[in-house]
Amino acid sequence: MELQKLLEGVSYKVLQGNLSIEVEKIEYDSRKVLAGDVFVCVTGFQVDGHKFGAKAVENGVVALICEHMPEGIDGKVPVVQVENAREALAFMAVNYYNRPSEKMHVVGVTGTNGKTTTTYLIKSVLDHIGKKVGVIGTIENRIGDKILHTERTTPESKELQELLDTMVKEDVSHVVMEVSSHSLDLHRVDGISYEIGIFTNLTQDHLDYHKTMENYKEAKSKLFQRAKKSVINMDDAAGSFMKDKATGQVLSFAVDNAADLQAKDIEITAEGTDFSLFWDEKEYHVHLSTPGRFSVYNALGAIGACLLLEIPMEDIITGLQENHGVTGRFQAVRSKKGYQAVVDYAHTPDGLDNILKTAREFAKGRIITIFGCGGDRDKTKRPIMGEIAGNGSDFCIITSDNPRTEDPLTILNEVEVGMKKTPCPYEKVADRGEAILKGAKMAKAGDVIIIAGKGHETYQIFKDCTIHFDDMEEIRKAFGEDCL
Ligand SMILES: CC(=O)N[C@H]1[C@@H](OP(=O)(O)OP(=O)(O)OC[C@H]2O[C@@H](n3ccc(=O)[nH]c3=O)[C@H](O)[C@@H]2O)O[C@H](CO)[C@@H](O)[C@@H]1O[C@H](C)C(=O)N[C@@H](C)C(=O)N[C@H](CCC(=O)O)C(=O)O
Ligand SMILES: Nc1ncnc2c1ncn2[C@@H]1O[C@H](COP(=O)(O)OP(=O)(O)OP(=O)(O)O)[C@@H](O)[C@H]1O
Ligand SMILES: N[C@H](CCC[C@H](N)C(=O)O)C(=O)O
Ligand SMILES: [Mg+2]
Repeated sequence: MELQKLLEGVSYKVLQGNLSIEVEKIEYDSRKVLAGDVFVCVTGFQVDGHKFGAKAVENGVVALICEHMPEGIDGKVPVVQVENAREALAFMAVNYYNRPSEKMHVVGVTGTNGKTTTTYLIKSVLDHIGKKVGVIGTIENRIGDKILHTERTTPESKELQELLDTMVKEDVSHVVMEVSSHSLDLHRVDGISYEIGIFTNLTQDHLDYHKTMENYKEAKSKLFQRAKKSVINMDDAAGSFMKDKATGQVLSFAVDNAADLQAKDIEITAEGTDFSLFWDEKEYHVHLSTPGRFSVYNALGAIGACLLLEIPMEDIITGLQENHGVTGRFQAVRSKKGYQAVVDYAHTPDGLDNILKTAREFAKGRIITIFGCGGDRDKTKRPIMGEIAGNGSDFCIITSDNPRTEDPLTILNEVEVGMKKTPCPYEKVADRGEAILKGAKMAKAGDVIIIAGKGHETYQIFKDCTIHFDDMEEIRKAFGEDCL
């Protein structure tokens, strides 16, 4: 594509050279450049991509996009200056792939918790009415039945546009994607045409990145400034803020407050949730296979989006019932001895609180909670989660999540600070496998063992290595022959 065409819609200044040249493709990592590419120099948190400009030119790139002139490039290739390289990268990728999001119905879901779950609920409804669906999110990316591995909840703009383009080529009609706050702040989703944006909730997480809840809230709100239509949770404290930011039509949902879409008479069992749904002066009955009040909120967001996609309510309700849960979200494992474990991805204070309250609604015996907190992530949530776990459980085992570059024991001790404020008895067992075995050994009939934080993850990340680790495998192993 011609460089000038690639830059359509981007504000820029030419520092040197002529833009009437052909470029093969866009690259923002100097380690991956090939001859003929245009290299975008991104100012990173770890390193400054401008440092690699000269190396990229040596390796054959034909032009550079930068925020300031990199060293050693004088007179060599055309250099274009932009204010924000990540933003330019996104719009260049949109141009390169010929605006794929405009060729499909794209639904974006943002919020601290419930994004993955909501996307899969919508997928179930779309599957039910026979649509070919694309999914982009934490667990995996999907093109119809094809599963693609992913490392990030919301990919970098270039990979994202490439994926959307593949979806167009493979006849996907609807895309449901998680839109993380990082992606909104770092321009990964710039230029995507969202038909619908959904707001699930806003509670503490990612303060390592956003620093304040105010910044975190602002980042999330960008989705509603762009989406043509928005579906907003009015029971959340930030709901009105998101509604005010929304520039298009808003469909609101709630349980406690007045809203367009309302749930009442919620009944929770170990097997699922039932509720009455009120919409357009009519009442419907909805059954979900996941227990918990929070599941009702995820369903309401999904129902709202499906209504805006003009899917009849009867199909929506049947489609939701066809969803039998999401990997690593409230996944139950039962023992013949009358106790059960629940593997869940709760990794935020609010997520953990919800899951423990849900378990309390149906547990006949004790709640034994096994959990930890990830390294290199928001440290301030550690004692808060310790306190929540202590208050919601009868016994806790504090263990490792993904320690990443941190010392596992230091993380355990930081969680313990909150746990100590509660009367809950607990132990610290750094090895997650041992912790799960210990929890299983102490369970008696009626008890519920909550294994929180890693859900679908099949790995554990340490300073020097990443190992295979799967909570579901571990608990099945721990239950042994008694596992149902
Ligand atoms: C905080 C954050 O999001 N960081 C992202 C950011 O990294 P960075 O700024 O530190 O990158 P850097 O290493 O300094 O490099 C700067 C630039 O130099 C380039 N480079 C670097 C080295 C080199 O030799 N040559 C070279 O060209 C890099 O390709 C990059 O373009 O830009 C990188 C390139 O796009 C991302 O990979 C990286 O995601 C990191 C790995 C990450 O872990 N992100 C997490 C926190 C994240 O995004 N999480 C959310 C989940 C939220 C949720 O689910 O709740 C997500 O959407 O996944
Ligand atoms: N609506 C909700 N409100 C509060 N907690 C929820 C809600 N939905 C799910 N949870 C809890 O949060 C966990 C993660 O859910 P889910 O994966 O759907 O969220 P997510 O927003 O995609 O998370 P991530 O930011 O890691 O991608 C669940 O396992 C559950 O414990
Ligand atoms: N998307 C979240 C997931 C956290 C999951 C938890 N297992 C951890 O590793 O901290 C994050 O990257 O902060
Ligand atoms: Mg997710």
